[in-house]
Amino acid sequence: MAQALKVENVSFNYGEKRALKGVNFALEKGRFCALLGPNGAGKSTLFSLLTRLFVTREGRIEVAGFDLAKNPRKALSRMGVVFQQPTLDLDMTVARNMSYFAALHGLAGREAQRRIDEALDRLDMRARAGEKARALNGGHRRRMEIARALVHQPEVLLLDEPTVGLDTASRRAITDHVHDLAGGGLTVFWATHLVDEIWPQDDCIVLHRGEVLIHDKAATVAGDRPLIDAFIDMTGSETAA
Ligand SMILES: Nc1ncnc2c1ncn2[C@@H]1O[C@H](COP(=O)(O)OP(=O)(O)OP(=O)(O)O)[C@@H](O)[C@H]1O
Repeated sequence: MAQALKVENVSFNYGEKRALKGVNFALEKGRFCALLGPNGAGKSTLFSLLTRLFVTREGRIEVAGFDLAKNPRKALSRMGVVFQQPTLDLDMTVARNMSYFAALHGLAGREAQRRIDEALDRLDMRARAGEKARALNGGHRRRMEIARALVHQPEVLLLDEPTVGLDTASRRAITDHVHDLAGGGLTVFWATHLVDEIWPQDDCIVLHRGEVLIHDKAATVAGDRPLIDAFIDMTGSETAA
């Protein structure tokens, strides 16, 4: 089975603090994989390494077959990223935010427009193209950011707790939309501490104190009980609801 993302023996320290300890996993192409961990598990640190905000000499990361350290441009061009903190320009329209981002990827003219329309359609956001980002509610802003992360047609979409701060209905809509995106050429890697964002057929990696505890189908991780019970048993977390 082709692998979209490979993380081999990756460790990372903040000074004395060991935030990731020999993390190993590989994501199958076209799957939705949740990275589930309580606060402080190391999810954001791992995302910072995957997106090259941080670098480590301990371990190796491969994106769509490209070594991130040796071939960062190619590896990063195969990746779409939605960070925990919003990164859109509130004074620009949705369309302008999208085309600005497309230009950063060397896309312009009709081809850029075609891809922008297609990405907005995938998130049900085309009707909002002319609105200023500031006029959108939190859920629609997030959907726009997800659409924007798809414009350059990445093979891996990373989302770091993308529903933080959203109300229940928006959270649900985004979770559903992003599950629909996985498949074909797109692998989704979704960091969360909320088990209700994970579906039984998803792949699931449980990260705790910088270590991978288990990587399997969510239904298998859960076993014969709700996933939240399995998660709390594994991590002792009381903040997973
Ligand atoms: N800049 C930093 N300096 C020192 N320690 C840090 C720093 N950033 C994170 N840490 C520590 O590294 C560990 C992993 O943090 P990280 O933010 O990656 O976890 P997380 O799973 O993303 O948590 P959250 O769900 O709260 O975002 C935690 O113990 C955290 O306190």
